[in-house]
Amino acid sequence: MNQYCGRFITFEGGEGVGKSTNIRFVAEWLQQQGVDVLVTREPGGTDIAETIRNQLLKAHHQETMSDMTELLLVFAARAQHLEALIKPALAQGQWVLCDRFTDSTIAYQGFGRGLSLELIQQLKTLVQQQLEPDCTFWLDAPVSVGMARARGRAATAGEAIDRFETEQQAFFERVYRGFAQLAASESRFRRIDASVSLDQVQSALLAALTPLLPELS
Ligand SMILES: Nc1ncnc2c1ncn2[C@@H]1O[C@H](COP(=O)(O)OP(=O)(O)OP(=O)(O)O)[C@@H](O)[C@H]1O
Ligand SMILES: Cc1cn([C@H]2C[C@H](O)[C@@H](COP(=O)(O)O)O2)c(=O)[nH]c1=O
Repeated sequence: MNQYCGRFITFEGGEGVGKSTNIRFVAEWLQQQGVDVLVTREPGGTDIAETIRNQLLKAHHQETMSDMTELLLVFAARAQHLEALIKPALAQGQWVLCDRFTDSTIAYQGFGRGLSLELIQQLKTLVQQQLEPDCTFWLDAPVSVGMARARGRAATAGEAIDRFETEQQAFFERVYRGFAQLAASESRFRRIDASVSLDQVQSALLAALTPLLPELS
């Protein structure tokens, strides 16, 4: 458990697997159990971190964003998010539900871009110190399923595709392997099959969360 009164739960996975949809569902369910919940996301979550997010996701810049710039921007946004929002909320006893966190950096910048996992670990220690999520739900669906859902959502909402979504399938397959490796090595990970219907995913989430409640409380 972390050193604060609140609990820190993260939702991870590839593009379009259902993180935002299910984080809202879990937040509502926890609120019904009387838990004070804060929902946030990475990169982003605060004014400064959202400004960095806009630069990271913007599809067209005048120059190419280097992989190292991308990595450092992700951690700059995280440093601000932790200090300005996450730690104060945990200290007040809120449960923080975060859509992506450092596991996404390991998967995208480490496995996807091929940046040093050792360097990512050093930056993680610098920015997070001892703070780790208490529990991480990995929404696991094949890359093709997530991409089809993301495209469907974008078409319905009239959203433009972002800089990451312009990557090739091979990039997202490497990202997938990153999450799979993390799930195999980190005991805080709970794998949820996200390829099935939304009702089935949400039943699986509650089944995984309910036994954790006394442990997390
Ligand atoms: N289990 C499911 N079955 C079918 N459709 C789903 C399922 N889960 C989510 N969706 C739909 O897929 C789309 C993507 O879901 P959502 O935006 O929650 O994914 P996300 O992981 O947050 O995406 P991104 O990584 O792009 O932010 C939405 O239109 C959502 O309604
Ligand atoms: C935290 C984090 C995120 N990313 C990437 C992953 C996604 O493509 C975007 C965020 O948008 P989404 O709406 O959550 O899909 O950012 C990353 O590359 N590294 C990170 O650490």
